[in-house]
Amino acid sequence: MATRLRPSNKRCAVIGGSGFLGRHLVEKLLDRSYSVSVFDIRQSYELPGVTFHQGDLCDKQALLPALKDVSLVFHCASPAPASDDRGLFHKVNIQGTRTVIQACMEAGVQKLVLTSSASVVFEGTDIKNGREDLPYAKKPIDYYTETKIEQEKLVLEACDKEKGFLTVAIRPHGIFGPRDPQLVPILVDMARRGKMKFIIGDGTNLVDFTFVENVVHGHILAAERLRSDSPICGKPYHITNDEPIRFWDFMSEVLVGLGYAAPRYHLPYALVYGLAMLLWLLALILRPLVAFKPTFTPMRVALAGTHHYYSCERAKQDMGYKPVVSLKEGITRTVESYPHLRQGA
Ligand SMILES: NC(=O)c1ccc[n+]([C@@H]2O[C@H](COP(=O)([O-])OP(=O)(O)OC[C@H]3O[C@@H](n4cnc5c(N)ncnc54)[C@H](O)[C@@H]3O)[C@@H](O)[C@H]2O)c1
Ligand SMILES: CC(C)=CCC[C@@H](C)[C@H]1CC[C@H]2C3=C(CC[C@]12C)[C@@]1(C)CC[C@H](O)[C@@H](C(=O)O)[C@@H]1CC3
Repeated sequence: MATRLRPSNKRCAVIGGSGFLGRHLVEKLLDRSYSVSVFDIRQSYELPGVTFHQGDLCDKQALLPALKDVSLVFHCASPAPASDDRGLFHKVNIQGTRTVIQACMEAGVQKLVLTSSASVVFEGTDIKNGREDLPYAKKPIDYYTETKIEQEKLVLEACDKEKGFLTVAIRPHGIFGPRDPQLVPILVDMARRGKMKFIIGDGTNLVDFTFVENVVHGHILAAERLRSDSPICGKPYHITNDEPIRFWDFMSEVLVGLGYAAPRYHLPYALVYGLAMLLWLLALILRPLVAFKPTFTPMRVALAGTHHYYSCERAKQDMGYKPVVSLKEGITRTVESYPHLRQGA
């Protein structure tokens, strides 16, 4: 029996849909009666009603079948920030995003929602209640951020009402939640290796951590409000929990929740950042001989030791955004979702 086609505005594709954010987004879209196709370089799950297309987003011929009869595309694919692979970041986040835009236009896609990052304006100095009109980082701390800046520019510049191709960029910050592959697992690995005894700096720096369901909510709000008469066309939007928290309090809550000790002793921020820079340089010089990845990268130290939280006022104003899960509930649900990461597990 022919599958009943949903109205075109309910047919979407999620590029990067096998990932942490992507899968949560796919699940919520299905709940909201979208028909969903996933395009990803790997298939990490099966879901009734989801059509999987496996391929590299840098390959337009591989991408096009996933965009057939689709009016809305979410682009939330990126190499993992921890890969620190400059060439891969450029290939996927810059060249690959050009390919995504071309493929969307060829396939007649009407809306493209990009998952950008609040870190596109972060240069390692304090940002308190930062608004979207802050300038892009002139000296991004890492290659990942460098390419996320270019990626966001490409997508927002591609917004063209005359051609009926509308784009918007969502800037989450510090996404956490069940199935997160990089925040909690890396934190626990560091704790298990005895590297979480120290607080970097005085421990008072406030930051945003955003529960994944709030990020999904922000993406779908943007997609459903993206119309030619909407103020959001071609603009970036911060999506956070709107509850800045001390970075080290968040770390401690997660660690203690999983049965590990909270960091106790303070180390001067400048000392740790200087050591991280030296280690990064050493790793770069020795790369042809030996591959090692310092745990405390300059970006991680900067994130751990400075204020970086962002205003969601524009998203509240233009999209009616407000978080659907509180930080406290998000932390509880996240800790409960990782029994295998508990101390002694
Ligand atoms: N996790 C965070 O804290 C955070 C915060 C802000 C923004 N973001 C952004 O959110 C998006 C999703 O991040 P995530 O945490 O879910 O990461 P993730 O690594 O879990 O998911 C990324 C997905 O992209 C896919 N992918 C990578 N390269 C690809 C390619 N060449 N072709 C096709 N698919 C490819 C991966 O297979 C993976 O499934 C990314 O764009 C990231 O920059 C993440
Ligand atoms: C230094 C320390 C105590 C590390 C343990 C936790 C970190 C692994 C973790 C804390 C903040 C996280 C973070 C990201 C990656 C993992 C952390 C460094 C991002 C850099 C991932 C990519 C996003 O685009 C960034 C964003 O702007 O949201 C994240 C910022 C926070």
